[in-house]
Amino acid sequence: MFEEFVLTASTADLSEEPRAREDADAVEFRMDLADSPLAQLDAYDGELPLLVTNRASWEGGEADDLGRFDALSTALGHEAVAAVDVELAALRGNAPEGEESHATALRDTAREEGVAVVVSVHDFESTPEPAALVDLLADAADEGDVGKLATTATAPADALAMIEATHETTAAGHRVATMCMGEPGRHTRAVTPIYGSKIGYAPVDPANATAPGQYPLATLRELVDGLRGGGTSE
Ligand SMILES: O=C1C[C@@](O)(C(=O)O)C[C@@H](O)[C@@H]1O
Repeated sequence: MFEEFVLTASTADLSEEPRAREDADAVEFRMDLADSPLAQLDAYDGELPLLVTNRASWEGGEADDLGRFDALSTALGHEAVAAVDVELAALRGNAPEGEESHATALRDTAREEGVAVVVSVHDFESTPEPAALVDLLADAADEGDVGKLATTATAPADALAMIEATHETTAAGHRVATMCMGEPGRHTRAVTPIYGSKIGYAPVDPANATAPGQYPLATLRELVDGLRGGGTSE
């Protein structure tokens, strides 16, 4: 997974999966935002593979204790689960007590189960300089199968920095997924795949976006595919 671009439909409700099939390649299941996530997984009989995310509250999510790792670990046993998201700060020990050992154990289990590991970094305030973005992406990519970085763009230069960092890290052989949150960076969601970004996120229901600035799912599919080819002349 993630050798080619994967468009994930982000949701806290797996019963939305049939609506996502036409446009998405996978579903990101936001367990931290879901009611009874493990029961939903047990009942899941959809077609799309799942990327499971149980975002910690210290990284902008709603999972607020180490129990999130138990839930993720149980999730890894489900056949439909093809990938798991783990925060870089947890793997690198820059997170609350206990996170590092739980995160590395979860990564080991994922590897045993053949589940891909997406190592993520979020900045809900700003977009650092390109060199700092490159370092973060290289670190994240080194810790898993894909390094994912979502920062907040407050000006067009932030979007350019993310595009540049995507290009540079991809050219250096890292597998990355990148996007800017916020209005000035919205177009990066359509454009960074051209420079190598391997994962896109969009809500099935635009009313339930999981980050600021996301496009509706069908829109992002059309933009990504349209920009990558399918034109009428060479
Ligand atoms: O990390 C990401 C990326 C994201 O924050 C976005 O900006 O689209 C959306 C989240 O659901 C996902 O876990």
